[in-house]
Amino acid sequence: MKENNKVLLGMSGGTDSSVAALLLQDAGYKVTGITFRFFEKDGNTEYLDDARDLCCTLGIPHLIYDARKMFQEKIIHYFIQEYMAGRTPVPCTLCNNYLKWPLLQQIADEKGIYHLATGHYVNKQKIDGYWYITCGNDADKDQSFFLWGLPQSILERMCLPMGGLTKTRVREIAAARGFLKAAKRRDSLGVCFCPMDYRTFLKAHVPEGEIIPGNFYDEQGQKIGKHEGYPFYTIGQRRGLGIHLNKALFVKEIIPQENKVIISDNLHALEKNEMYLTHWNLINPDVVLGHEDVIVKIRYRKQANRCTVTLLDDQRLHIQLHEPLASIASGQAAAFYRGNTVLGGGIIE
Ligand SMILES: Nc1ncnc2c1ncn2[C@@H]1O[C@H](COP(=O)(O)OP(=O)(O)OP(=O)(O)O)[C@@H](O)[C@H]1O
Repeated sequence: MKENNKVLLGMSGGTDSSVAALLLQDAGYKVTGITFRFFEKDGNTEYLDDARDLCCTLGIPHLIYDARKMFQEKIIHYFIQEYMAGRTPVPCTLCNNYLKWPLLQQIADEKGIYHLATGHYVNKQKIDGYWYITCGNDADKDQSFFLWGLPQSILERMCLPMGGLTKTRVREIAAARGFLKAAKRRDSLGVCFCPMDYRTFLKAHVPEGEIIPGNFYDEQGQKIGKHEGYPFYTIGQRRGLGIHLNKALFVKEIIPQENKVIISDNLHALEKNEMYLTHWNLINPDVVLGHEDVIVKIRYRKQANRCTVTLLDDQRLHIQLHEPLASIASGQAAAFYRGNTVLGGGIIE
């Protein structure tokens, strides 16, 4: 599609996308807001009214797109299945890479709108002919970790008005422009469809009898306590095990077929020097494969390991970690960085 000054903005009704609408309009874009109906807790649709009201105040069109069935199949079903398989799912990464941004692109194409925008705290940069996501300026809000899977066709059309701002500044802008509800709204916490403990969500959504209590074992195979069912535990988990020995204990391994959870008292026993990725995306493989200066992150915050990435004959990526890394769980995402630039990522096997 040819570039024009139209932009389709994903609007959740929250602070960031509301301020994004203001800033895009200030910058001279013809903004259309769109709110996806992904998941509505207890049928609450207040967010739709908030987004519609804001668009009305700004005098811009507002669209609503019902993606609940898609979200149920691609995200919620996957989320439950992953825990039931003893893995650790990454619903926000999948939603962004496979649902939210592709839907924005699809609907923008239908409407003849070139630019695609959200209130994500990230920037983008073109290097050697390739577009990359780079970290947002507000280190506490940076969301680059979730966006490694986007293709060039989306990256080149992205507008990211939050990238250079801090959340504090964004709230100030909302308040100064009279959008008090948006200014005061609390930050969303965790996964949108289960902001509470995911165990409560699983209990409510998995048919009775499918999650059954079992035993914790130590590394020598001795029973050391009872657990409530393997899907309620994740690799590296330390709290909430319900075993009271006078030392810290960690979940080392989950064996779904036997409903066993293996516990270790030694964090080093959870360390690994390598991992394998499937469903990966590398923006420019030439600047990742075989290089010594690639950083891999498997957590949103506070972790960054150097690694060497190799493509195997079976099309998986092999990640050789230069320093050992603890608590690598299958199903989690791994994102590659050089400095602030996201080079790609994948799903840990
Ligand atoms: N239901 C939705 N419909 C359309 N776009 C959405 C929706 N939910 C999120 N987005 C877009 O994705 C961005 C990032 O989503 P996330 O849930 O991480 O946001 P957030 O930090 O809570 O932002 P906000 O303050 O805008 O709600 C949002 O700023 C918004 O542009």
